[in-house]
Amino acid sequence: MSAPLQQQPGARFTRSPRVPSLPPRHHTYRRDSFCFGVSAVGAFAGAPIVGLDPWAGPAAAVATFASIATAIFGRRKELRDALLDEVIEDVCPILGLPEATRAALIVKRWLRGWEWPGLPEKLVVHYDSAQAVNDSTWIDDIAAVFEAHGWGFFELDRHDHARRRLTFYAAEPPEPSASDSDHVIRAKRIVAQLLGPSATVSAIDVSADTGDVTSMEVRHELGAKLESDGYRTRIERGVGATLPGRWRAKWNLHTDWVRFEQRTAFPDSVWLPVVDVDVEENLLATYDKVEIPYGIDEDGNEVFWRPAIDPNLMLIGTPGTGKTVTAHNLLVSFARHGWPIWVLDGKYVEFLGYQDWPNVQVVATTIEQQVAMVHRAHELMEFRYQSIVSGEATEADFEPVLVFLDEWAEFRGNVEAWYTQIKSKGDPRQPPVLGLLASMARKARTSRVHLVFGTQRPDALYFVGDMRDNFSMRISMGRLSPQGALMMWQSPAIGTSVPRGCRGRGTTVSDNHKPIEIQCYRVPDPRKVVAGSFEAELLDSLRPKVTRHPRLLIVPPEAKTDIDADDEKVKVAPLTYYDFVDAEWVLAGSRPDLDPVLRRRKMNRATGARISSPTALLGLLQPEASSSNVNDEPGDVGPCVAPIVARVDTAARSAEASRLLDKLAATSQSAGPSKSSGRRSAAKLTLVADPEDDAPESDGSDPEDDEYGPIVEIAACEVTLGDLLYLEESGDWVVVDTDPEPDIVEDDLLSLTWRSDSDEVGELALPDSSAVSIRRPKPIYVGV
Ligand SMILES: Nc1ncnc2c1ncn2[C@@H]1O[C@H](COP(=O)(O)OP(=O)(O)OP(=O)(O)O)[C@@H](O)[C@H]1O
Repeated sequence: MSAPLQQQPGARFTRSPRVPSLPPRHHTYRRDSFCFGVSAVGAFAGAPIVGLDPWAGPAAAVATFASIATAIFGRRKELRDALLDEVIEDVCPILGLPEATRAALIVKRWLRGWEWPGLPEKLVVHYDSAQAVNDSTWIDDIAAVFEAHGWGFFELDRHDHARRRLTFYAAEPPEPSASDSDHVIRAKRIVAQLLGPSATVSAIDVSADTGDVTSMEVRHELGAKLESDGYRTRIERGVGATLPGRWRAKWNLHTDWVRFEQRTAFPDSVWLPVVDVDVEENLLATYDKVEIPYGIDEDGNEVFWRPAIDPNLMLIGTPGTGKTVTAHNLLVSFARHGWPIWVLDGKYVEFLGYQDWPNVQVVATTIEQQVAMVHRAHELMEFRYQSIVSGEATEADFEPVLVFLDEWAEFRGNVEAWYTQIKSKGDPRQPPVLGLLASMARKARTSRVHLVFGTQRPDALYFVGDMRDNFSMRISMGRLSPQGALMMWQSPAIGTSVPRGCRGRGTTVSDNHKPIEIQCYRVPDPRKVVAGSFEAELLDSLRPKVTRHPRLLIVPPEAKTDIDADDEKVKVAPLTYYDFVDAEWVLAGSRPDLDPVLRRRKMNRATGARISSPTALLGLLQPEASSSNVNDEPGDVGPCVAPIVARVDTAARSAEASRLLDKLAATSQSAGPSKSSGRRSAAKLTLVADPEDDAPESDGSDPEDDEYGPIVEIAACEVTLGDLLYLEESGDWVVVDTDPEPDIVEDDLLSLTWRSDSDEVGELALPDSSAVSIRRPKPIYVGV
């Protein structure tokens, strides 16, 4: 049972001052009985004294007074009862009673005084149904009825939940404290409406300039109601909708305490800060302490990755969300700490700018190199494991290595297609490299070979077995679908409302492993900066002063003579998967002919244009003749820039085509009718085939490309968290960011809370059956 409510001056019912005696205008005074009293007194006053029984006068007076008093008290009771009945009629609906009953409200005590017919001092309200309790403003509403009928201000003294009884006492209305400005009074009233009359504002801050409330701390008694994320969000939105500024709430559910404060907007872009790092740093000595900042939270606090604690990082993000920039920012910071870095660049061009960055040893940009790199990284792990087992080394001897496996899903697709061409008889069905991921993730901590695993979408494949635990450090860039969020954050609500218009915005885990929204640091791409620009200067400051680890190249294996060939002619044996795995690694300086960095340095715009021309594609490039512009210098592109001759590999093409077809088939299968139960499956999804004038406009994104399905019209009660909702008023598409629930003020309405692409938030309350236009997140494509 909950404790009796304390009196909370200033945070309960804000009422107008007590009105003294107030005979309601519709009360009728029965003049006859009142007049009888007056005439009786008059008769006694005028009675002759002589000739009467000496006791007759006093006796008559007593009788007269008695009858007058009876008449007056009787009349007063009548008036009080009539007024009480009127009050009861107004209170019963609030208590959820279908009919007015006198048992609902009893006046326990009347105030002594001269008011006619008198004012109640203590009132007891009985309620039958628990339904009333669900309404957070019901006590407030009851007190408002008392006041409206002229009984003045009442405070709740006791709420006996077991006996379903409320005891009210007449009280002086809380005087606003001298410091309470109109802003403060209003804020307190809103808090009482949203968190109930028992809520107390225990601290409040106002802006010295505008007088607006900027934060307030509130104690409340909402208890279990607040377990629902949606309920808390609705209160937060209620405060945000009624007070100026953008608000957020920080709840402490254990102490029934909440702090509302104005939100600071996330900056659009935060460049990676240049932090001094000791270039002499001993990697072995500092390993445990290395923490890599990669962004800031809403309060401007930096978020860090500590690889000694969380060995691997998973980085998820669809195109354009800022995944590559975030990967670059991690690379730059680790390079400053002197860690050797290996990169598998699944898209081939994302890390080219960092190919000659100090401490980046290798950027694998072909399938062959990538396969070789992953096998080598795995081999290094195994080698280190074995050296521990054989007693030759311990974990403390291992210099940490950072391995980027970027765009893994892309790599998977490419490697599968490639494997079909080089697979020999007896080779496994699947490319062996794909089986190494889980084992690498598992061995990272001991071997100190740490992974940054990047891919576009969370996929069930990456969360099976102990993969989930081995990637406890995670960042999801941009907005996730509810299914994706379930995989990433075990909640369909986390990361699903990140504004699409905010590049570099994502979700990560805080130090205590709670998901939080962040703005990731930004770094320029060295390949794209213009000399002399701010970005170029920033890169100069971020570039490590010392290169500790030399650049490496993976030498393409050479074709071998087929010694088994019985033909007289010498035959060339086809290269096998393991020829590529065993490719030789050399220092970049020893093979300038293979060095893409040198090749790029020799490029200029003229050579670039020539080499990427259709003529070059067709293998028809003639160095002298190809230049149509007399001013074009053919340029000495050296031996590294042999003209590209297009290799039209039909086998590869058809393998790629069938891969794409398979993918398409799988997508359309998984996009079939949803098997999910509950409200979503019940929704009748009707395609808006014939858009009318008031039909919603597209949200501007390419419907083929973005993560949402077509526009459909459904009843508001069928909307689910994660849906894109069309707001008719503003013409915006916004994402529904909590499960729809009854509105906390008007519970016959459904409340939909939302967040927009430009990071505005709001709430829409509407009847369950109202038609709304939505777009559902597309089903996740599993297993790419
Ligand atoms: N942290 C950031 N702050 C501000 N802007 C950013 C940030 N990260 C990325 N951007 C902007 O977004 C653009 C796209 O970023 P990025 O290339 O990293 O996306 P992506 O998710 O890797 O997409 P893709 O896979 O197509 O490359 C960048 O060119 C930059 O303009």
